[in-house]
Amino acid sequence: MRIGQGFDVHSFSAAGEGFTLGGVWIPYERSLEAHSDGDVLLHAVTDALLGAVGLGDIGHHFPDDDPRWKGADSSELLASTVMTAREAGWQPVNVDATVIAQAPKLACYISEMRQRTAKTLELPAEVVNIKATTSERLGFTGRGEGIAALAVILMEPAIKAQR
Ligand SMILES: Nc1ccn([C@@H]2O[C@H](COP(=O)(O)O)[C@@H](O)[C@H]2O)c(=O)n1
Ligand SMILES: C[C@@]1(CO)OP(=O)(O)OP(=O)(O)OC[C@H]1O
Repeated sequence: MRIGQGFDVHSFSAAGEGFTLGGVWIPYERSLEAHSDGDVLLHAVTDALLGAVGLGDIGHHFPDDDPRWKGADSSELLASTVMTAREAGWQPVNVDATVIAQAPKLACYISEMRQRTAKTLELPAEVVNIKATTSERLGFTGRGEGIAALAVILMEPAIKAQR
């Protein structure tokens, strides 16, 4: 078995209509600044996966100065990373992740985020846990300047495809 952890932060823009989190569109008065779609949760999960397999980080595989990833769908980046991990001989077992955001309230989106993220990881939703917390108004997340996400993933040897 292998374990990996990931962490990511994206800052809020001054104005906007919302942002994507765990593959789900969250309507809000601000957007997240990023080269890709800015899905901070999926970036943390992608980094956890790469860390478990010993393959560096998301910026190494999808550089933020590469026009191919401008506005990229982070679900596709994660799906591609799952494939890379399988080729390296590893597949996900379970994920636990935490989103740190003072606002908006995320509770009503968690179930859909869980299902979408699990589908991308080719896992049942039951083994993909997603939590949200504020930082009690402390620090950059507490001031509403951005969102942070943490993820931990367990990996097992990949089952070889039957011929
Ligand atoms: N952006 C957020 C933050 C938190 N929640 C939910 O509220 C609960 C209490 O948050 P605390 O920071 O006071 O511990 C938390 O457990 C989440 O269920 C949320 O929905 N959206
Ligand atoms: C996803 C990538 C690539 O588009 O860019 P961002 O969306 O800026 O995200 P970040 O977590 O800062 O870095 C990883 C990237 O290289």
